[in-house]
Amino acid sequence: MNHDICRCISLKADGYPADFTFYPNFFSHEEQRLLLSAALHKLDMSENRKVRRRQRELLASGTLKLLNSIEQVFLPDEYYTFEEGHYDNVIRRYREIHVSSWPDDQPELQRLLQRLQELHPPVPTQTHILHLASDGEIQPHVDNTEASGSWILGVSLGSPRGLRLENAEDPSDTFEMILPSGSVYIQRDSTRYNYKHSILLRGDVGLTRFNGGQRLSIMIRVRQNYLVHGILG
Ligand SMILES: O=C(O)CCC(=O)C(=O)O
Ligand SMILES: [Fe+2]
Repeated sequence: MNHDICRCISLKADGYPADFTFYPNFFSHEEQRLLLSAALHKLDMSENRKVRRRQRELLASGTLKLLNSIEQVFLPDEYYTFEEGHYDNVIRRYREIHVSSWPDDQPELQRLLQRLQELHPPVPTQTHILHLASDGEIQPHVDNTEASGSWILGVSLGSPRGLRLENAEDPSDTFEMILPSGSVYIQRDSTRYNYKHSILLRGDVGLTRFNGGQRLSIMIRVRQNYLVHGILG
C-alpha cells in the first residue's frame, strides 16, 4: 500500500521525487534499539549532573514499563533538557549534538554504521544527532548550502512522523510521506537544493495518522569543502 501523497509534477517509478531515495525498513527492531540507545547516550553525556542523576534514579527505580516498542527506549520527556528554539529557529523542542566518533568497542554498532556508509559515496562526512521532544517539530527549510554539500542522509528512530517536501519556488508542488522508525532517506541535488523539508508533528498521510511522540534522527551530510581537501591533499 502506498501512503505517500504527492501533488508534485514528477515522481520516479518508485513513487518518490527525483533525487530522493527511501529505504523503509533499513534497520531491524534490534538494530534500531542499539542505534537509538547509542545516540541517546551521546546526548545524555552532555546533560548536566542533576538531569543525569534523575535519569539514573528513574532507571534504578524499576518503574519504567518494559515494553518492546522502540518508543520505550526513550525516557519520558521531562528527563531530557529540550531547547525551545528561538523565533528564527526552524527547530522547536529538541536536543542535538555533533558526533565526531562512536564507541569503537561495540562491533555490532560499528557494523550498522558501516552499512549506512555503504549507502553514500566514500567522502568525508559530518554526523549530527537530533532528538525531538514529543511535541517537537521542524519547520520548512533548506539546509545551509555553505555548511554542507549536495546530499543529506537521515535515519529515523522512534515515533513515526511526517516528512514534507515543498518546492521553494512553487508552494503548490509538495510531497508528504511517513518516516517510520528504522527507515533511511537521502535527499540530494534537486530535492536538497530546490525543496524545503519539514518534520511534521501530527497529521495524516494517506490512511496513516501520526501524532507527535519522541523521534531521534541521525543526520549524515557530505562536507562542503571535501573536494578542496581532495584536490589540495
Ligand atoms: O530529522 C530529520 O529527518 C531532518 C533534520 C533536519 O532537517 C536538519 O537537521 O536540518
Ligand atoms: Fe534540514
